[in-house]
Amino acid sequence: MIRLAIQKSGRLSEDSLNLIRECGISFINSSLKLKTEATNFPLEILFLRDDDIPGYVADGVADIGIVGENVLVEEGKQELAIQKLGFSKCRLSIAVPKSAEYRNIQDLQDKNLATSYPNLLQAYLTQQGVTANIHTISGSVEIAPSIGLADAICDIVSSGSTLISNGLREVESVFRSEAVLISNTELTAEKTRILNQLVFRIQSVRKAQKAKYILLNAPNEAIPTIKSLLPGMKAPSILPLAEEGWSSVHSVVNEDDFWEIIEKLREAGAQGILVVPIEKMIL
Ligand SMILES: Nc1ncnc2c1ncn2[C@@H]1O[C@H](COP(=O)(O)OP(=O)(O)OP(=O)(O)O)[C@@H](O)[C@H]1O
Ligand SMILES: O=P(O)(O)OC[C@H]1O[C@H](OP(=O)(O)OP(=O)(O)O)[C@H](O)[C@@H]1O
Ligand SMILES: [Mg+2]
Repeated sequence: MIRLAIQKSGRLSEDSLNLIRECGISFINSSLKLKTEATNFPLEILFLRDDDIPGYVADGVADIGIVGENVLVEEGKQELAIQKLGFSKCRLSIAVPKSAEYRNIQDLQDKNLATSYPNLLQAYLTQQGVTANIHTISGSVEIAPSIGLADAICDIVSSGSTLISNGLREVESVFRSEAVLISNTELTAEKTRILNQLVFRIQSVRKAQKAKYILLNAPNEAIPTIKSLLPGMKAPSILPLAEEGWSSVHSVVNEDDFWEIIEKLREAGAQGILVVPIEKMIL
C-alpha cells in the first residue's frame, strides 16, 4: 500500500481527487475523515494542509503527495517533484497599490513587502539586486498595503480579481506554478512498483486531456491534404462513406493545435467535423 497526501480543502483539493478518480481509483470520501483507503488500488489517501505535504513526504510519513510547485520550492524540497499535473496553474507576483508610482524593481529598494513566500521572494529580489524588508504573513496578504502593514505584496495570482478587488496592481512575476506529484526519494521496491503504476495512469489521463478525437467527411480528392494535416497516433483511419467519392477520416488532434487545424481542414474540403473528448490514451 502506498500513502498519498493531498490538500484537505483548498485550491488543489478537487482537481487532486478528480485526477485519482480519472485514474480509475475508487474511494469513499467524507469531509470529516482525514484518511481513506482506495477500494480497488493499493492506495491510502491522507487529507492535510498543503504546507505540511512536502515535509511529510520528505520524512516518509506519506510516500507521495500532490502540492503546488510554489509551496514545494518555497520549502526547498524541489528534488521531490516527479510529475507536473497541469492544474492549479498560477503565478507568484509582486503587486503595489494601483495609485503607487512604479517604474521598475529598483522602486522596491528598502520598501516593506508582505508575503507568505519569503524564500521565493528573497531569491527573486537578490537576483534583481534589490534589498527590501520582507514581512512573512500566513494569509490575506492582499490586505497588507491598505492597513499600512506593507508598501507592496507578493502573493498568488490567477485571474487577478483578488488584486483588483483590493486596489492592487501586478508589477512583477516572480514564479510560475502548477500542481506537481512528489515522492519520497527512498521508497521500497514494492512502493516504487505501485507508484510507477499510478504515474502510468496519470500520464494516460493527462495525454487524453490534451487530445481530441476528430471525425470528418471529405471528398476523396481532398484526402491526401487532410492526411498531411492529421497525423494521428500512427496514421488516420480512412473509411469509405456510403456515398460514392467520399470518405470518413478519423484521427487524434492536440488541443493546442486544434483551431488552426480545423480551419485548414475546412479549407481542404472537410465537412461534418465532429470533435469528441478522449477519456484515456495509451501510446
Ligand atoms: N487562485 C488560484 N488559482 C489557481 N491555483 C491557485 C490559486 N490560489 C492558489 N493556488 C494554488 O493552490 C495551492 C493551494 O492554495 P490554497 O489557497 O488552497 O492554499 P492554502 O490557503 O495555503 O491552503 P491550506 O489550508 O491547505 O494551507 C497554492 O499553493 C497554489 O499552488
Ligand atoms: O487572482 P485570483 O484568481 O483572484 O486568485 C488569487 C487568490 O487565490 C488564492 O486565495 P484563495 O481564494 O484560494 O483563498 P485563501 O487566501 O484562503 O487561500 C490566492 O491566495 C489569492 O488570494
Ligand atoms: Mg497552506
